Amino acid sequence: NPITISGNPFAGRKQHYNAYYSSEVYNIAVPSLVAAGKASLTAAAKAVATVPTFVWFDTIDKLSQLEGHLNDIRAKRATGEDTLGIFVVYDLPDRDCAALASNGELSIANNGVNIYKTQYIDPMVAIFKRYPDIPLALVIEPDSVANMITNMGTAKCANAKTAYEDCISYAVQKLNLPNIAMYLDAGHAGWLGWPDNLAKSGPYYADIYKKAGSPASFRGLATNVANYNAWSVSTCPPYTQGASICDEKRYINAFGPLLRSNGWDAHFIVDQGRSGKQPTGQGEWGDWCNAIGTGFGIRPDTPTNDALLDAFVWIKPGGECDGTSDTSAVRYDSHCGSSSSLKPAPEAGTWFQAYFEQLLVNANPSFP
Ligand SMILES: O=[N+]([O-])c1ccc(O[C@@H]2O[C@H](CO)[C@@H](O[C@@H]3O[C@H](CO)[C@@H](O[C@@H]4O[C@H](CO)[C@@H](O)[C@H](O)[C@H]4O)[C@H](O)[C@H]3O)[C@H](O)[C@H]2O)cc1
Ligand SMILES: [Mg+2]
Repeated sequence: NPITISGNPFAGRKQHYNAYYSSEVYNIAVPSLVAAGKASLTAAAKAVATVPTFVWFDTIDKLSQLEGHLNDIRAKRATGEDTLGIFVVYDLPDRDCAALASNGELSIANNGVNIYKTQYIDPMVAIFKRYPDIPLALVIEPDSVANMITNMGTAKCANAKTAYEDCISYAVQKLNLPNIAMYLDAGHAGWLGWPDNLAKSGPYYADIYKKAGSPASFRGLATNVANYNAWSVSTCPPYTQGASICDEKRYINAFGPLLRSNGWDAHFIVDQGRSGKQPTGQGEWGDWCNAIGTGFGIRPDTPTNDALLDAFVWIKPGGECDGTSDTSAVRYDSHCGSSSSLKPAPEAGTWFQAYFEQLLVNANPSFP
């Protein structure tokens, strides 16, 4: 029977752990550990396989896998578990405009806005409409709006502004369905938490919400996606350069009231998939690519004890790469060659075994 989400979509529900990530762990990570003489870590690795992570639809082609995930969730719900589907919408034209590692398949110059709408969003909506019985939480376009706040000095981002705004508005209006809750990406404390950036972000994000007609499904913002910040620390890490907002709890508790005063009573979800070890091994706070000294963090489905925080989540699946370290690769970004980055690293999104092992041994809470 059809679901209508009201309030926190995570309340009383269990986030779905997906077969794709589980298979990466069981079929790549576990055999690799055994082959490397690290069989002692396989029990912990198998425990990671059933932690819920978001499924990223980073190409049009990936949509062919969506119904499979939805059927898995429907089967799980049939056992009586109130399971929530968790997905990422991630295919903007000129995607990742301030970097190279995660550049996507669509380009503005090549009819990308139209293709995004008609070949990516519309088919996705059609599929979701066939599953009105499944509650869904969607993260909308990691990094996109945050780049609009801080990177108008980067030509590719400045040139993408209209397209990003058009595509995101289209997405949040078309995905405004009774069983869906949406969280638009909002960078992290080290990105938009700086006073000047936050001052701009309040009105800018609230305007996106209002200009889209204040969609009922548009629940709020997702922060720290594919980043490493703590939820809450008592001592700010050295690389946070004296920032007063040095963790995600401070960030959302500064951002929430600002959004409300601009007309949006927004809530948040915060990625903790790679935040378990604090401070991290980052030399600079802006070193975002395959950061060393990180660990799996606060588990999804943990009570948040913060009225603004709907849930702790693992949005970036730990072990999937942020970007290649191969300097000859088309998508090579120098941030992935930094002293803060684990190397050698494969292409963004592909399995990075050494990184998975780093996260595993540094996990906090630890795995058995
Ligand atoms: O002392 N002060 O007063 C002061 C004031 C202002 C300062 O300036 C701020 O400095 C910050 C860095 O500290 C910058 O934040 C970085 O911005 C990058 C984009 O430009 C982000 O990169 C993205 O990261 C994503 C994953 O998170 C990747 O998926 C994606 O591919 C990748 O592109 C980094 O995370 C993020 O940490 C701010 O813009 C900048 O405004 C600095 C000091
Ligand atoms: Mg990325």
